[in-house]
Amino acid sequence: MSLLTSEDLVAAGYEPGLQFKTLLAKIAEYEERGIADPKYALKLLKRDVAPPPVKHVMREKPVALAEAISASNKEERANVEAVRKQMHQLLKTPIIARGAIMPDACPVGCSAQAVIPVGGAIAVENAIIPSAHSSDICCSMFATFYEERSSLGKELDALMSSTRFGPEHRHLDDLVHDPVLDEDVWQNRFLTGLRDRARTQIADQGDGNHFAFMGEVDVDESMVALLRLTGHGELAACFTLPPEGSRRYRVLVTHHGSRSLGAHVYKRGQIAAEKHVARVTQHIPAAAAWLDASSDTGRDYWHALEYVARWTKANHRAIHRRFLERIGGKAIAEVGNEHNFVWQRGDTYYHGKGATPAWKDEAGRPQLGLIPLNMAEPILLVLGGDREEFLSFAPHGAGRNLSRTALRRQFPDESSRRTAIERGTAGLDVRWFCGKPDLSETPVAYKNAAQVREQIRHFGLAEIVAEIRPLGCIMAGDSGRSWRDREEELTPKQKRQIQHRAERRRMNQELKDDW
Ligand SMILES: Nc1nc2c(ncn2[C@@H]2O[C@H](COP(=O)(O)O)[C@@H](O)[C@H]2O)c(=O)[nH]1
Ligand SMILES: [Mn+2]
Repeated sequence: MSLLTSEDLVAAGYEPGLQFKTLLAKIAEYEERGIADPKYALKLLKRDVAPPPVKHVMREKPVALAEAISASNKEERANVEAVRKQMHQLLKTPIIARGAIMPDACPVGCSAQAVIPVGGAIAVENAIIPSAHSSDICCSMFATFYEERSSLGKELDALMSSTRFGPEHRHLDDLVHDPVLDEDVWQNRFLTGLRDRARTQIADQGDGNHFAFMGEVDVDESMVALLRLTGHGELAACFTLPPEGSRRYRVLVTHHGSRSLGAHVYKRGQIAAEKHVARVTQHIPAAAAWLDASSDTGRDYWHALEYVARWTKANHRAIHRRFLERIGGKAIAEVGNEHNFVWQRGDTYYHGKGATPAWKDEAGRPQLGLIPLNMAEPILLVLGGDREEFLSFAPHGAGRNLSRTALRRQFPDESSRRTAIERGTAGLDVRWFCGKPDLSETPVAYKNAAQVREQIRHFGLAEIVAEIRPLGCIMAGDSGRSWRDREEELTPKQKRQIQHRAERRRMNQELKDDW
């Protein structure tokens, strides 16, 4: 019998494979030297041939989760319980330091392990988890304050022609150029080949709950004073008020992400992350796969993310610029923030999937953010509360308590749906770009706005500076059936078949990619 068996070697951390040949030669050498004690032989072996580094595995227990959310009925309790369960799975990932959930948290509707829920945030040490910023990288808010130029109806007409909603991209005869497309970034492995996608989707907003909201705000001396007091003197100076009075401004607020540019960057990032964890870990769920931020691949991914952020902001600005040109208006002030993203602070990468950054910026100022609630509620302009225990995030909206399918079940027939839509949009000029209204994007689909606001106050997540009251908005609406709806309507067998095909495509893609 051999001094050490292959089972002993595996138990000692050596991996079966080519290295075993070297190990067996060493063991034979020890035997020739008369060594008969297996323990001693193993000690010598570890000295002579170092075993590969220990592979990371998921932790037994999750790290701390801070919950800035409360539930007041059965539905909400079930919602929080599902969110908590998803976060606990994710928080077992070895590189995650802490997690938090916001008042708008809602579970994601898929059964995969360790998927971050909407309204979830995590602090990650020196690594980026693509899945934790989601495929809609840089989904963000952007507001322009301007002086009213025309009736609401006419301004909304102008807005309709300044942007576009729906799947795909702008018509190729009607593209909008922006200098962000001319940046020298297209050699980055995560961006290469994507310029055409970026080019055809400038001034384009996509579908789902992306929107162009038109509202109004009364800016008064106390708001201006608060902005000055918190270091936002530059923004305060944009507003000129009559003596001891307030001035009303119109505000255009857009909400969208990085369209197919971001979706492709995410897909590539996810493949690279899964490859990385396959090398250095065991049994890490795909949704928790990460890139080492200090590796070449990690740095390239980070640079790609930063570009996607610039592209998305340019996209918002292009829509606002085109709108102001059409109405002959001028931007008085601008504010914006991402809510699906990764932010670096020191060596820690803060990931938010539906979370508004609410920490102090480099100048020590609480950051400004925009929190929408639903199309009939004001959009909140807030100053970050910098609550460290909640990773210094605030919510990014009201969030859903019910999935789209569950909502449809509550309004099963055409007439109850129509009534709910009419009630939810009464007094507002709401335009559905693709033609048909979409119940799942009206106020009834979202959590109670007053309760979300109360939780923002209760947990000290942000301070409200101003409320941008709703006048009207444009959304994609129902363009037939979206991929999300289709997915929800599939049978388990169809879902398995699709998953299987996707997996095969992913494997083929992986074989082609040479990261
Ligand atoms: N002001 C409006 N707010 C809306 C509308 N539709 C949705 N929402 C809110 O936005 C957030 C953002 O959701 P996200 O996860 O897609 O980023 C959502 O939670 C709602 O509270 C609208 O038409 N107008
Ligand atoms: Mn969003």
